[in-house]
Amino acid sequence: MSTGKGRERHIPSQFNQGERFAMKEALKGAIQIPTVSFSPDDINTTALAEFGEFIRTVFPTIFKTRFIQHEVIGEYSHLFTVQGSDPSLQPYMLMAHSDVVPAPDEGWEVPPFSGLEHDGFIHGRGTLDNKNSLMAILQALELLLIRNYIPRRSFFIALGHDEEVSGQNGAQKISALLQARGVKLAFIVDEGNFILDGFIPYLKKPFAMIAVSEKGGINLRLQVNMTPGHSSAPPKETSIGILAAAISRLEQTPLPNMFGSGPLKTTLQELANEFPFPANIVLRNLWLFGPLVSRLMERNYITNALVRTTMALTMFNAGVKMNVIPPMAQAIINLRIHPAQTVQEVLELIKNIVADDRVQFHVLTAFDPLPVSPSDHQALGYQLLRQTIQSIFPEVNTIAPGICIGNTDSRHYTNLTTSIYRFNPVYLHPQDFRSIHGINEKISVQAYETQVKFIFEFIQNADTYQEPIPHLHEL
Ligand SMILES: CCCCCCCC/C=C\CCCCCCCC(=O)N[C@@H](Cc1ccccc1)C(=O)O
Ligand SMILES: [Zn+2]
Ligand SMILES: [Zn+2]
Repeated sequence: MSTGKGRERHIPSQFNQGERFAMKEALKGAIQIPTVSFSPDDINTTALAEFGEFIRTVFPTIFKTRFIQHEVIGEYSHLFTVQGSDPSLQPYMLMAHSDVVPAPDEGWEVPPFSGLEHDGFIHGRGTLDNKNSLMAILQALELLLIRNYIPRRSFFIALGHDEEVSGQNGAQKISALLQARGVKLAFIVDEGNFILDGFIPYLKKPFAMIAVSEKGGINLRLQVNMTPGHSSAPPKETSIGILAAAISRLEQTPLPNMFGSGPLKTTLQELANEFPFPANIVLRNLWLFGPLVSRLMERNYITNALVRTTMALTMFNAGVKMNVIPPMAQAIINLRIHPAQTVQEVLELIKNIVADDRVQFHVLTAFDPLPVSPSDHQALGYQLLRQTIQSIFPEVNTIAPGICIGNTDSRHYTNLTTSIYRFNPVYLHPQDFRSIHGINEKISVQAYETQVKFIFEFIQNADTYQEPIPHLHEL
């Protein structure tokens, strides 16, 4: 509660049995609503509308608090404006999204929209990406309000409904609305990186990676048109063969390793002390061992994604009948652009590798990598995340800036702030990483409670944070 003198009563992040039961039941309820996005034109509007009703029921205090304004944007996204008691403090924004990628039943241990609790885990699509964050943000705020907490610093909660298919009707519209209102944000916290455990050989301890940038992206259609004909007298080359050869050349020719440019070097330097000898010496001396480390990173498909622009062939279509030479073959390639490259540079590289004029290129969507957000001592959002990680996860020794290899709705908000941080306060192991957009996505009840605690503390820390006093030579 605000005392009006700039000093706040700190409310401990302790929840009683009833609250703990209610918070896990609320997450289960959220998972059971199949808010699936298939494409920008094919989203489950019935489920999204139901989800809007659901959050009203589960978090009644938020919706009746006089200093909180709730707006529905783009029909299914939600924007909450929490008016703080001190207008001199610049507001910030917490983000999450309510839509999920499709999850056919095959391969799942329990049905993906059951929200079943089993062995201490809540199972289902969205438990890590990203209903956990959405529910934890609202849950933490609800619990603070129940304890009569009045925030000092204003903040927004932006909950997109189409993140998995571009964010054009959710995040983009919220961003435009806030811009029209003249809002400037101190920082944003969105989904993205995690507390990573077991991703790097020889690194036995978990570390928190706060993404200060995210990769760019291109969806590229490759197309070959040839004259159709009778399959009994085939030409030497067909559209399918030409396209397949082009794709194969691309798969065999990885784009350049960009190790050394971008935030990754800082990530590794900050991690150096966590490694045993001699890896610690290697990482402390990247000026010498950079080439070795860069080659080691290429060997694993996740760390490889940190050092270069990746290409994934995601769709391939050709042929109309079994005995007809196909007139056309098409493929879609999904590229994720390293922060040190641009869309134009990557397109040039791709065209040079394909080196066949019969292959046409159509850029379907493209955006450059996101700017790098500050992570220095003056960077409020970064330092607040650091402070809260240290208090909620005291066992985590290293907190390092990094990049997010996936894309998030936060990329639509660069007009409002230069400080965007992508971080989920949740442990992630390699098998959990595979479950995101894969099968058997789940979160432990304890991890979810900790996520609520984290946000509960974070909101309070944002109200009491004291900026470090600059050193004399900085004045
Ligand atoms: C030395 C350090 C090793 C680090 C290992 C890195 C481990 C990576 C850990 C977590 C990454 C998870 C990425 C989660 C991103 C989730 C966002 C998402 O799913 N986005 C989609 C949707 C989308 C959005 C905007 C445009 C296109 C697609 C996506 O990226 O496909
Ligand atoms: Zn997501
Ligand atoms: Zn996702």
